[in-house]
Amino acid sequence: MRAELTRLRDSIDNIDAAVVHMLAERFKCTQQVGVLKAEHQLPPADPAREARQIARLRELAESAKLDPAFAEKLLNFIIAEVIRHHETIADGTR
Ligand SMILES: C=C(O[C@@H]1C=C(C(=O)O)C=C[C@H]1O)C(=O)O
Repeated sequence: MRAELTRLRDSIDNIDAAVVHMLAERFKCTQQVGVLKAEHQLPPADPAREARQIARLRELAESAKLDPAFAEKLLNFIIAEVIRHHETIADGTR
């Protein structure tokens, strides 16, 4: 039982590391989008784009057997942080 638990926890640790690295890459991209938006006086949030992303992610979640409501909550949580960053970038360029 111990060996099995250790094996599973090792995999969980690897997956958590991958999630952190992927999120870091995503935030690098969204920071650049924030700079572009600030330069062109575009609003920090784009609700139409968000609606498309959420619909897409819910479909992906369903086919991956992940709860779509959880996937939506997670994406909304991440997007809220991105919008906060974009507001900070815009404030700095005004
Ligand atoms: C990154 C953008 O800015 C915001 C953040 C988004 C995201 O984190 O995916 C999506 C839409 C916008 O509300 C964007 O407009 O593409």
